[in-house]
Amino acid sequence: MLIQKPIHLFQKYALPYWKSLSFLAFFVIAHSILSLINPHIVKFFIDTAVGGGAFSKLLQAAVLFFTIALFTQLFTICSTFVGKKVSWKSTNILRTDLVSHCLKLKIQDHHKQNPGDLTERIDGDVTALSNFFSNFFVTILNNVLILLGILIVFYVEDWKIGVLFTAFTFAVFLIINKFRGYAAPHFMKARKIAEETYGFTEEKINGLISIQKSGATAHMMNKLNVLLKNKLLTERKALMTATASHSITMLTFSLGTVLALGMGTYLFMKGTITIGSIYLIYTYSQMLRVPIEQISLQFEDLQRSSASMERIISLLSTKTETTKGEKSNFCHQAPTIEFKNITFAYEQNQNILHNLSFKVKSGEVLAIIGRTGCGKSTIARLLTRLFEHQQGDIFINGNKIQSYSIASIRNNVAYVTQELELIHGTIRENIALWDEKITDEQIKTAFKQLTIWEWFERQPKGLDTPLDKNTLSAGEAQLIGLTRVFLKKPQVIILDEATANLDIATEKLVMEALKKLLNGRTAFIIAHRLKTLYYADSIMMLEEGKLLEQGLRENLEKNPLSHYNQLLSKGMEEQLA
Ligand SMILES: Nc1ncnc2c1ncn2[C@@H]1O[C@H](COP(=O)(O)OP(=O)(O)OP(=O)(O)O)[C@@H](O)[C@H]1O
Repeated sequence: MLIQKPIHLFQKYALPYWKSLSFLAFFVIAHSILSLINPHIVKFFIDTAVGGGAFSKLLQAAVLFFTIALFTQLFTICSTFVGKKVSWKSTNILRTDLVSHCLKLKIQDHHKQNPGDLTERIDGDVTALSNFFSNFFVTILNNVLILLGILIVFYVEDWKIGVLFTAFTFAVFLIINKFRGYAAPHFMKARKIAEETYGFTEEKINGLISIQKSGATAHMMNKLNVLLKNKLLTERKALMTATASHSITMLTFSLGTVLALGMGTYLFMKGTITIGSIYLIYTYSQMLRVPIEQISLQFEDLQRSSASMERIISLLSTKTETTKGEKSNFCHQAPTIEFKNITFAYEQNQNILHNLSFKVKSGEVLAIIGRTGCGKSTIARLLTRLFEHQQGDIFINGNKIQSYSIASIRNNVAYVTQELELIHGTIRENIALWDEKITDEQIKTAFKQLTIWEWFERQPKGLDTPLDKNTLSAGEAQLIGLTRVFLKKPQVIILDEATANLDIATEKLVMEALKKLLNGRTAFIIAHRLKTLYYADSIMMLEEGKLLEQGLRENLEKNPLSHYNQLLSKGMEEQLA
């Protein structure tokens, strides 16, 4: 999705709520008109009382005053309710769009941004837009109307007052906008330093154990102190500048009060206006402040939120996974998989895989071996389309990998690594991942087959126990990862050091259980341990991203000239370590 102009954001997310926006406009404008009426009633009250008017008239004026005040408050409540409704509904849809967009981003793009940055965009930047979505146009319209209303009343009372306050209004706008500009860069700087401080704290809290172990606590505290001192100085400067600007604005408005009272008294002395009119002019001169400030504030807010808009638009414009693919039906049986002349680099011009070609037959289990960093896991990442290869083709059952939808690939190619990604939820949710077809009984049977039944029996609430990664041993975490695959039964399975954290006896039992699962499926085993390879039909050996050797395991074992045979005789674990 490419949104070129910020106004498109308003059209896309706020305009669908045009009915609520119309109600909001009605409540806000009705509120303003009513608040403009009340000073007239007070003027009438004063003039009637001074002129010795009837008590019943004064009573009627008081009742009318109260009724209008009541409705004014009622409209305030209604406008707050509708305004919040529009701003939350529209921004929540934007938030949802951003989250769903982020979930589709290529892993490369995820790696470019830290999670804090994305959270700031999805929450901070979107929240900054809520006022623009719900209030900007309504508030501007409303305050322009109030401003015009007040000036018209001034002209009606006396044209000289009208001219004076028209000039005053222009002058105040100029002064406010001039001084407001001074504080903005200081606040920007303060926000940047705040972000730095939060980023530093988050990073260090995450790496708490390493910091304690390395004895770097004092060094970290010194660095934090420097950051906090910097934050204090910048924020103080920003606040002082803002306070100074505010004081100048307040002084200007005080000048307006002096003008109103002076001019009112002068005209009263001349007998042109009544004492009630002095009250009216004074009150309206005070009321002038709100629309002037509101209009300036709205434009200032628009300026501030335009930075947020830019960031949101740039995130939404980041291309998601390149080719989406049409085929949602993967294969009903284990597919053949072929890599043909694949070249791949994470960073430009630093090829990790070089013109790599190999084929895995339907139902074959291929073990990939090679030294650390030779590109074994990279093959898995390309096959699950976490990354896109730059040259060559990957075929699944003779069809290019790009022709399959991402969802069908992720549902049918299971990639189990050493690292277990846990979600915040119960054991059941973590295993079934909301697949309702997976029953509790199936989960429990899988636990027994995968030898984690004892661990499961210790869980106080059974499958409803919340799963906490910190309470799992590395081996238990791997077994939970394997249980997911065991229940999902995908057509392609990639085990990337998936049993590396298990003791040898447990690994043997787990591999026996996995052997049944791998039967009839196309599978890849990436491993450093020799024993794990006995479950493979064939072996592929890589060296610096190039194919060194591929063949049936039994043949390679028997061939004294094969690299695999030499590895076995010299001790593979030592050779590949
Ligand atoms: N996201 C990434 N960005 C840049 N380079 C990467 C990235 N992931 C891996 N690499 C680099 O690519 C090379 C191959 O990595 P890969 O994870 O495929 O190796 P491997 O053979 O699986 O290693 P191991 O046996 O240690 O798991 C390594 O040099 C690694 O540093």
